Amino acid sequence: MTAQKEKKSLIKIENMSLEYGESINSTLALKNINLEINKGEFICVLGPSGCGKSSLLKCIAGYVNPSSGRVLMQDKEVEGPDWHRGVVFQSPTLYPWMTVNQNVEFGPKMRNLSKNEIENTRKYFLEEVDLSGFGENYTFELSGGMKQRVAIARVLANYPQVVLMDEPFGALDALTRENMQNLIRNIWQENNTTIFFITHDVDEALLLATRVVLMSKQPGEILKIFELDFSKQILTKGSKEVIYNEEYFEVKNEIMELIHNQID
Ligand SMILES: Nc1ncnc2c1ncn2[C@@H]1O[C@H](COP(=O)(O)OP(=O)(O)OP(=O)(O)O)[C@@H](O)[C@H]1O
Repeated sequence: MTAQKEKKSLIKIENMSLEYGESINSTLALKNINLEINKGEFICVLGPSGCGKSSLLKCIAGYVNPSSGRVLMQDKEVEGPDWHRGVVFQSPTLYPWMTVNQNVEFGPKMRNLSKNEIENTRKYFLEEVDLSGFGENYTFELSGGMKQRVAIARVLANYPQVVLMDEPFGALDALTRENMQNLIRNIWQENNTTIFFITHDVDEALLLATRVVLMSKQPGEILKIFELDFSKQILTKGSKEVIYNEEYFEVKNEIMELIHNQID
């Protein structure tokens, strides 16, 4: 029998629904969502536009309260945002009046870490995102991909329990996007991070996720969950061998068909 790595539950979403607005003007965005996020997982969420992916992320982050059901983090109900759940958006949210170093140090400083800890954390994560030489630059001096790397380093510098990413590479060109995918996969692997990642791109989901959560059209429900290991295979074999493979095509086609059925 193969030894199974014990799953440690980090976040539990129980019977959660979300309705925006009231009475005739209301929109039911999410319906009866049940999902568990385990430590060390890389979850990617796919689904047609408007199905509630961002709403789901906002509920987990604590930006929005569910209308019914609840989100628990380590058995404690999520009642608002906090740094245990770091969020990376499509447009990097950085302080333009601060240098790269200052942006990454901001969280650790707010948490009153020692000068040494702040410096070590900043150095480590800037190295992780390949920006060690850019610490003294202001963020407006950086390209879109570099800004997003600073945003990732800034979130990671808080050592959040989970990183919530809402289409973080959606605005980047294809090559930068591929580099960023490799970067986030390596960071996930090296730091045993837990990642919840929203994307429109089926390949991106397949190349990163340990589980893909596929959502239905609005009101968003979970249609199907796929357990995958392409991401881990890439770490040993490289992406070409994984992508040009029958198993990969089969899963991709199944997901594409399910999404198209939702749109038709
Ligand atoms: N603040 C809000 N107030 C009212 N309705 C909202 C609000 N935010 C989202 N919605 C609605 O909730 C539904 C789900 O939106 P959401 O942005 O979560 O979907 P999504 O799957 O992330 O969309 P996309 O893939 O296009 O980014 C949509 O019908 C949207 O119009």
